[in-house]
Amino acid sequence: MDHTIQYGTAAAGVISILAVYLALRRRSTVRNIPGPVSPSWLFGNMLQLYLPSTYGDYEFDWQRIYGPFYRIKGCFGQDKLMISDPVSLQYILNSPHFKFGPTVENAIHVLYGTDSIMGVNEEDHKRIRAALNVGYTAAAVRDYIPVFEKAAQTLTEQLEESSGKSINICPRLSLATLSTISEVVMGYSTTELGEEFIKNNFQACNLRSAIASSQSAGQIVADAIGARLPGWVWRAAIHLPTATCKAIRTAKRLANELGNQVLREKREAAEQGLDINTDLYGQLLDLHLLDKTKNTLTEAEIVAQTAITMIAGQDTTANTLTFGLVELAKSPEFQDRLRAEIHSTLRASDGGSVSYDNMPLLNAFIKESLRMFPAEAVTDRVAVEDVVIPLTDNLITTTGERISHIPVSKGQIVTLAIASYQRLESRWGEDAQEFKPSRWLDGPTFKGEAVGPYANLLSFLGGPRVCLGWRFAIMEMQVFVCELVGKFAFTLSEGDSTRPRLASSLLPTMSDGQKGALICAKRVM
Ligand code: HEM
Repeated sequence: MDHTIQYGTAAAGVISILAVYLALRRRSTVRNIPGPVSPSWLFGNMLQLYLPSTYGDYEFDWQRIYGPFYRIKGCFGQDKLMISDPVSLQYILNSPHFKFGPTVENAIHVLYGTDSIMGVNEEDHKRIRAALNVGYTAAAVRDYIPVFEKAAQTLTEQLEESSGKSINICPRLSLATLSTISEVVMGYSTTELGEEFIKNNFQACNLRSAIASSQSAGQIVADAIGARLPGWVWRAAIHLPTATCKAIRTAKRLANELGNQVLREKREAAEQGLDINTDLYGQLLDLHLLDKTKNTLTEAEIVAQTAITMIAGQDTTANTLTFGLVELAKSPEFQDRLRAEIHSTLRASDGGSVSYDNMPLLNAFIKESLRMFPAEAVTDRVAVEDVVIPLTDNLITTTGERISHIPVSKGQIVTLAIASYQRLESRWGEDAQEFKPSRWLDGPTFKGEAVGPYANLLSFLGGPRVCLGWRFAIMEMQVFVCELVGKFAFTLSEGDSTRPRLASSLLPTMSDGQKGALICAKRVM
């Protein structure tokens, strides 16, 4: 992997950064929070957090030992807080006193653009989000069911061709999820997107990990240094003649060209008196043409959402489904019960609309897949001023003090440990580490504070910047699982196993370390 962005900028900042870290350390208000020993000043606990052979090898043990709020060391002795306490997470996600951590923010700006929904400031964010939301309400998403069904049937045809042999399910699911977003947002099929765009978008889903994801010891240090460099250095570095920078420039150019082309075609169609309200971009443009007030998005603002829209829902959904299907392949008994539920629901619907929300096993399976394999397993936020974080239970500091709130200084990095939260035994029970869909069927699933938009999970995070497409993702997964598990029996591929690995998002990886999951699908009806 090409890490030249970070290496190229490292030398310029290293001395001042070390000075900042040392100053931060002296001021740190969190030094007395217990946490694991740091094996090295240079890397702190970062190699253990980011580079274990299976995601969570150290992190989940730390949580068992230190609870849902502990201190770890970043590079150069920096204090970081690992937080899986639901009360603290809920507070941080909803507080104006926290914003994206510097590495996350730089990656968003570089990859999606400063005018994208994730890149804009709070005020613009509210307005852009409200406008885009028309495409992501419960009612809008129900209208997409035929699009999801068509994509699921294409998947069925591909699986049939494999005739029960081992295949990598991941890229197939990824193409299917891209096709649905493209169809409902822009009215474009994958053929209209074109091979170059599709190839690039696959790559773009992985680019965030190429920019900021701590994939090697060198990149971990480079990320720590890059986090201290001003945004303009990152924006300037993108023009470097390296493979990663070139791929980012191409991805942005293609997204921009696509957005502009779609809007041009829709404007022309509107001028001819045709109805353009057939997809999200058409609706947004129609509103703008009818009423150019500040509440509608300008054409440039619509175009600026293209990169994030095409990337945000592709691999997140495809990887969750991949992990889920692998777990299903490990559990033939649950798989049979789920298939029986699917068959009886489809029979009852008799070719009419299927009530996906009334399928207990299907929804338990989706919730458990989201719980165990959250796409954004860890993500950083930074305090923009001095602030006090509340806790569920009191914490005893290394000096023996019992505290119910943690004061943190402006600039403190906090790591939202979403995967840890979703395995917290105090919340999910002693079997929290097991993939067990039945937990969603046997009475109350969790204890304590309600969080997140769906099933008390934080896979979609929460607060004002909660995933815009969460209803879309759930509906799409419901339709895909019904189609695939209804028609195929899934078994594990012999000689290969799938492991979760962190690369900005949680990726399924095969024995050779590459992204993907080998699985066998045999037609059953
Ligand atoms: C299982 C599937 C998905 C997961 C786990 C997921 C997860 C997330 C997470 C964690 C965020 C917050 C990122 C952050 O603040 O750091 C997010 C934001 C976002 N997601 Fe999703 N997502 C999924 C599917 C989708 C889909 C299908 C779409 C669109 C069709 C989508 C569109 C977005 C957008 C536009 C944002 C930015 C929202 C904002 O900043 O206001 N996501 N997603």
